[in-house]
Amino acid sequence: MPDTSVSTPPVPLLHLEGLTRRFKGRVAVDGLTLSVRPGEILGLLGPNGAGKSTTFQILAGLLAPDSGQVRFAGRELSLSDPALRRQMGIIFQRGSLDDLLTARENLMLGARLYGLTGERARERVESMLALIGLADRGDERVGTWSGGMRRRLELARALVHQPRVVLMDEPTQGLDEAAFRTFWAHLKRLRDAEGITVLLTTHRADEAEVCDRLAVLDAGRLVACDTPAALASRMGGDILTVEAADPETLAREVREKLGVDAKVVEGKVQVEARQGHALVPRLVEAFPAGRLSSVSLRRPTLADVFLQLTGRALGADVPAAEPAPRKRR
Ligand SMILES: Nc1ncnc2c1ncn2[C@@H]1O[C@H](COP(=O)(O)OP(=O)(O)OP(=O)(O)O)[C@@H](O)[C@H]1O
Repeated sequence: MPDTSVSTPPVPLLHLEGLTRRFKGRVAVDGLTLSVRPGEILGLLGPNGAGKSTTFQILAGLLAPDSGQVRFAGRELSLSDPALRRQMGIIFQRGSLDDLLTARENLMLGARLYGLTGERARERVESMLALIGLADRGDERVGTWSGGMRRRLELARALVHQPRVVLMDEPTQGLDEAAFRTFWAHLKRLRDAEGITVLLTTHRADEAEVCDRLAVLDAGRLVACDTPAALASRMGGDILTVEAADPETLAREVREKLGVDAKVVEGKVQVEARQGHALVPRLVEAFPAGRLSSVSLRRPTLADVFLQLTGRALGADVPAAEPAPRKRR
């Protein structure tokens, strides 16, 4: 018999459909439709004001949308559905550990809040401490801990009750490079060990690079959703960056003399070029010695992709959204 089976895509664990939220008539989240697949780490990427935290708060049950809905494993997620909420772990942007408690006590408190008791709670606390590499520090009060250790403990606490999905709002904000790398190594290890699905918000390009997929938000709207590699491949080639005392004038002259699209980004002249290495000698020859302070060539990052998609730098704030048009009476 011929094989008539058809492969169906996995049912999304979380599905947002037309989510919209306004504040005093201004749109913060604008018709957001998005699916999170089981087992993936999906990043909501956008600058300050893009609508990431508003989306997070709706998912965390802290805010009701004006319209649209969220489905969790096929069921509509309401603000007051404790059974579904128990399947979620949440890490807020501002840490919520108790400084006066030890690491072990913080985890036990998290376990108890979700109804775990006795040996089961103790087992989960110990296994979480081991998974974040802090088993030997469990009896220390966390008030004196570094930001990186605290974030790892928050991660363990969000997972102690064995949720299926973990929501994280800017989980590595303020962490230095080393603490950021350690946090992510533990996150990926926990994801594999616990089989969780992760939805996080970020405005860090380095964090975006390590997500499985990215939903790029700008002014409350979804502008792209794909893997970091697929998004980066949308860029034409290399990024050539030129520093000079007069970037605006230089950008105009580069356009005129070399016929390439040069623009000023954060005070530097930037050119996207397929054959960046061939452009460097042309550029250096076209301008007299001393005019260019530095010339560098690199592969595009997700910050460049964001700029191309939105015309805005990832580090810039999104201007307050336009007020929603008034309805005709
Ligand atoms: N409680 C509120 N009242 C009024 N406006 C709000 C409120 N919360 C968010 N906004 C507005 O909604 C828009 C989206 O904000 P949101 O915090 O969701 O963005 P974000 O991408 O998370 O940025 P950030 O990283 O700064 O938190 C912004 O214009 C913001 O000023």
